[in-house]
Amino acid sequence: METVRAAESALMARLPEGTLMTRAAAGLAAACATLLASAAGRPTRDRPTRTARLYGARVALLVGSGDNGGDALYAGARLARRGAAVTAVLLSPERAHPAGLAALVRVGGRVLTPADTSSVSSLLRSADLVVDGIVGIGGRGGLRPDAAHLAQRVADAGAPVVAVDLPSGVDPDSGEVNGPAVRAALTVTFGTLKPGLLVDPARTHAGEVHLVDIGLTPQLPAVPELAALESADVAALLPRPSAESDKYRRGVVGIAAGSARYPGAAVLCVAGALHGGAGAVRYAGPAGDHVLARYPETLVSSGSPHHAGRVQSWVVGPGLGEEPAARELVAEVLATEVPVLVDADGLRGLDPDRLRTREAPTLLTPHAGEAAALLGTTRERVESARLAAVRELSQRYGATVLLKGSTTLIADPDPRGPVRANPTGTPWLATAGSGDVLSGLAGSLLASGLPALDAASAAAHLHGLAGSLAPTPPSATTVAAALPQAWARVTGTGTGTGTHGTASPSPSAFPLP
Ligand SMILES: NC(=O)C1=CN([C@@H]2O[C@H](COP(=O)(O)OP(=O)(O)OC[C@H]3O[C@@H](n4cnc5c(N)ncnc54)[C@H](OP(=O)(O)O)[C@@H]3O)[C@@H](O)[C@H]2O)[C@@H](O)CC1
Ligand SMILES: [K+]
Repeated sequence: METVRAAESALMARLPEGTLMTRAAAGLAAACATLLASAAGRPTRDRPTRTARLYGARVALLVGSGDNGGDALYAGARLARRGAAVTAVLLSPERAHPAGLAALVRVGGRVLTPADTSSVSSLLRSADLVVDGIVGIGGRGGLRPDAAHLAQRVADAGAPVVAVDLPSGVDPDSGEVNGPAVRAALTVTFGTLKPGLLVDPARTHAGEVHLVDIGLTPQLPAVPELAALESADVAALLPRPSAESDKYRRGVVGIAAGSARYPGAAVLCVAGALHGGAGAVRYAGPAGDHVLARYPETLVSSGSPHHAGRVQSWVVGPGLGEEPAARELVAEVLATEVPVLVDADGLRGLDPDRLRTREAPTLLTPHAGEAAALLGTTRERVESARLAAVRELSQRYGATVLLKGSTTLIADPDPRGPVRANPTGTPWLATAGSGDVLSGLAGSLLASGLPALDAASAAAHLHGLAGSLAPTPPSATTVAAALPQAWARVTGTGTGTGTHGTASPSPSAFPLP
């Protein structure tokens, strides 16, 4: 959060004192009012307009001793001025933001401390809304015991929570959650999205994310640490054939996947590849009959990739099995001079030194378990520190890495560039064979000439969208079948149905410090 703090300081130096907090609190109060109004449901005779729900609404503020608590107090004062019954629970009464507290008390806000056990309990039980201002970007480590206890009482009470800037207890920089943390329905964040709002496990604590512009953007660095592509960015990357295109100019992707035991992986990988915009898909391996039966447009050969004919990229790994021959096949593909995507069984025992000598791009697409094996660590460690894991992998292997999972992250070996977080996706995508579709799709985009980072990002975006567009519950086959609809959604050439399965924020501000 050093970059956020530097940007805030630079901006604060040019503005009257308190301006940024005023902007933050105004945005926070407006978001709380909207949430209360929407929770009120349809207007009734007794309650003729939606905004009427704010009047008389019971709002509890959880207030820590930093500026995060200050934001909550000022926002609470605004809500109280509009008729809400606002009560602040001060974790450290003597250190609560003095001006914010005075503002709340001036408009009739009440004040409690956690020691007022029964009053706090009945407050939380009856609250229409809880505002979490315990800690924001100043938080380190898991919540301290008194804060953790309060967070637990809120969870037990079940009222909807709006988190101020970040859900208290999540790490702003890494998205790690060490110990108890607040779970919010909505997080109102200021100036810029923090990595903790896009990366799991923290992301699931944030709920919906709403970004309030406090004028910070000009002060932020041009190259953020974490970025996410929006549909318009992806649309600009996707290949579009020109009048002169033939299949070779559009790119040919080779698939070395599947085995006698796992022919389905070959079929699914080809399915993904056929929807990635390459001009043709070659398949080399023992599952050719299965592939042809399903996709007769595939160019099939049964020998080694070497004899399969010219390709502009290879995908190797899905369904190869654990036989030693699989390793040899991976080595053969890596010896080519075209971009290579390595997935699934192909990732076993990869040699980082070998990968680093490749001149053409290499893209690795592990899930957390495979990433753990590549890093010599545990799956739990990868899942709890996904951002660090994806960076470490790409550095160590000298490859672009797409780390699949609840939040798919993509890192390039160049440490100066941002890691990309995929904003689409749905937990339903954790289904057998879905990764094979993704690797075929990304390989196809590589063949059409996209750099590995862009091919991986665009593939993850389309794949996530297809997962949301496919009928629920999706299977790998229906995800592949929904890819044209996802493509149409992204390029604006059609209207897909279904919802965008993303917790991404509504405004299009995706650069993160
Ligand atoms: N700067 C700006 O321009 C703007 C900033 N804005 C807002 O300010 C926020 C940052 O405010 P901040 O710097 O005061 O830090 P903050 O997040 O309140 O935390 C510090 C407090 O938390 C405590 N604490 C620490 N760890 C803890 C833990 N694990 N568990 C429990 N407590 C813990 C720590 O205690 P201490 O170590 O001092 O005892 C200290 O009291 C930012 O997120 C945004 O909301 C907006 O108004 C827009 C303009
Ligand atoms: K907070």
